[in-house]
Amino acid sequence: MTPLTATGLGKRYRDNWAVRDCSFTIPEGKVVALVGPNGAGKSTLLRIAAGLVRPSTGELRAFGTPLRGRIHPDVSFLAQNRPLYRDLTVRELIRVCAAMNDRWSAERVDEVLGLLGGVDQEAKVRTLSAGTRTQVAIAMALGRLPRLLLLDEPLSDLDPLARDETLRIIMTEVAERGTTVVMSSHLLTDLREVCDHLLLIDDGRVQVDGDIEEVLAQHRFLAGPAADEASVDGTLVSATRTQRQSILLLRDPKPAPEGWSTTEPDLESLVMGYLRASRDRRSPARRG
Ligand SMILES: Nc1ncnc2c1ncn2[C@@H]1O[C@H](COP(=O)(O)OP(=O)(O)OP(=O)(O)O)[C@@H](O)[C@H]1O
Repeated sequence: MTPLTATGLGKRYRDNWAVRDCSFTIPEGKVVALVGPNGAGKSTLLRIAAGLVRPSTGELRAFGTPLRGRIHPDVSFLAQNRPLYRDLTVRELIRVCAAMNDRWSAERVDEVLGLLGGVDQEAKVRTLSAGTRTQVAIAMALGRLPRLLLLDEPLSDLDPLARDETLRIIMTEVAERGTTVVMSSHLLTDLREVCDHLLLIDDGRVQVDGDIEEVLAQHRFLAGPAADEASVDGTLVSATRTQRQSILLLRDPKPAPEGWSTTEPDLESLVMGYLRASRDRRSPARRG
């Protein structure tokens, strides 16, 4: 069954729409990169999916059930601020989480903590490094045996080794249990390693939604003479220009005209192209 389906989804805070008119489907067993500029609405979307925020319009369904501000038993959420009980030891934290959840696997938690090379379970949560705290939080999220795991910026504040270990935990979960993962992050290189689906939002709206390979195949960079831009055919996403040369990111381009070269984007350059377009829309003076 489809882990997440949004139809006309919107969330308004007073007169500001954090998420607006979003429709998308997250396929089962995929690792989804949720990207977009600061304030795009990523956290709001994840919080609606986690059942912590009620939508203002439209609907978001998890495994067929509409989420209306209630936590779905098959969904686990790791919030950006990692709200762990800081004065508990890791062992006490595990006990509290076990008591709070109807479905709980102590074995799964042990397995994940074991992958981390032995977290000291007698240590107070507040004494753990940011990386270990994130990893313990992921272990707690996986203890609920979710079918959908929502991670809000799980890699921020982590050093490269902790990032690598965290990504390995996520990949193992996906490979062994087929869990669907939606992960927001600004770290595009890391996302490329693990994600196979892209959901790019800007200003609360979905800009790109699809299998990463298919999305990349739909786009091309075309580089050529600035004076000859009119001869290029396709949907323009964004452009960087010098006096003589233009580099255009196009969706569904026709074959390049003479004098233009074509390259396929990678995930990083594609997302950068969309982020540039977003910045240009907000401050047109910086365009080009
Ligand atoms: N509880 C709230 N009350 C009022 N406005 C909010 C609230 N939560 C989010 N917003 C606003 O909604 C918009 C989207 O915020 P959100 O945190 O979802 O974006 P984001 O893409 O996660 O950003 P970032 O990458 O900076 O974490 C922003 O304009 C933000 O100020």
